[in-house]
Amino acid sequence: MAKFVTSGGAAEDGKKPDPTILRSKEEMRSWSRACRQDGKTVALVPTMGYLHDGHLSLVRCAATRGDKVVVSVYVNEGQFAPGEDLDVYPRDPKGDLAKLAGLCDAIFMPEALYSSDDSHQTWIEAQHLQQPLCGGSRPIFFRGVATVVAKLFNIVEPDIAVFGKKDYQQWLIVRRMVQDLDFPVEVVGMPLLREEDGLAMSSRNVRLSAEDRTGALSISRGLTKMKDAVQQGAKDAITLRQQLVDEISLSGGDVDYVEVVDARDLQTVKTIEQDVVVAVAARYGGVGGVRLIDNMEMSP
Ligand SMILES: Nc1ncnc2c1ncn2[C@@H]1O[C@H](COP(=O)(O)OP(=O)(O)OP(=O)(O)O)[C@@H](O)[C@H]1O
Ligand SMILES: CC(C)(CO)[C@@H](O)C(=O)[O-]
Ligand code: BAL
Repeated sequence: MAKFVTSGGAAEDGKKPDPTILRSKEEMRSWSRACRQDGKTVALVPTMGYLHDGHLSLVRCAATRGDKVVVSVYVNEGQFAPGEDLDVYPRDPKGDLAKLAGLCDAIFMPEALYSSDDSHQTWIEAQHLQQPLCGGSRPIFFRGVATVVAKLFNIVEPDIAVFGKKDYQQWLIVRRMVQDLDFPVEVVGMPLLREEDGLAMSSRNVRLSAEDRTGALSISRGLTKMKDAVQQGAKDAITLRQQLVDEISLSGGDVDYVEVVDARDLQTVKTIEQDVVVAVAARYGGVGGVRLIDNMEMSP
């Protein structure tokens, strides 16, 4: 079994030494267990790679919460239905390694997480939370996410796991899974980070044409207008929602959904009288184009 040196945290300049790169589940588990034996806590940041500053904000948060930070980079085929964008999902493992230098202690970059003989049969489902929003258009997305996150939790055995609230529904589902299945993991949710012009940071943004990228700014523009209106007392979710749909459609976006939902259970609300999340998914570039998601939390 491989042995790993786990002593030493951040250097004086706040940078960590070069991360250990782990390719197999066994190596990953041994590394993590060695950390724990040393009395260190382990914080995990699960990603699909092609890292941007949104991801790095999670890694920096993880470094403040755990003694040792592991970032996993794995494009999980189990959450993509046939016809979705698995084959064109952006990948840049070398660039990811460079971006993570000095920020984490280990990078888990497995070749595969499922058996090669296609025999995987066990899936985790969050019965109600997986139904609305992305559950409507990505039929196996959330069972794939919940299952791969459970696998990562079993392989890494982290004390803490950090997720972004850009994937708000995913974050709720992971929290629910941890609660329902008694995973001994603290789940932390970090705010959505945006580019300077408002576009939600996303690995998929690189696939937008210049024209579509400009059009896609309508999403954050419309969400911000809606938040301002809510702060000024607007409560009629149906009218506000329609205004946002119109703004995105006029910009060339093909709306998958725009929903005003209760922030805790994702049920659609008609009148804004509690904390809500306005969640959006829209496609730019037609069939085979880029499906973007975004959201904004709002309170009356
Ligand atoms: N703009 C962002 N702000 C904060 N967290 C983010 C942001 N984008 C992604 N994350 C978080 O990073 C983690 C890994 O996400 P992932 O690798 O799928 O990146 P992504 O940019 O969301 O990709 P895509 O948008 O193409 O699905 C998730 O917890 C996700 O919520
Ligand atoms: C959580 C996750 C790494 C599972 O594949 C993915 O859905 C993501 O990057 O948000
Ligand atoms: N961040 C979500 C990963 C996906 O779209 O499959």
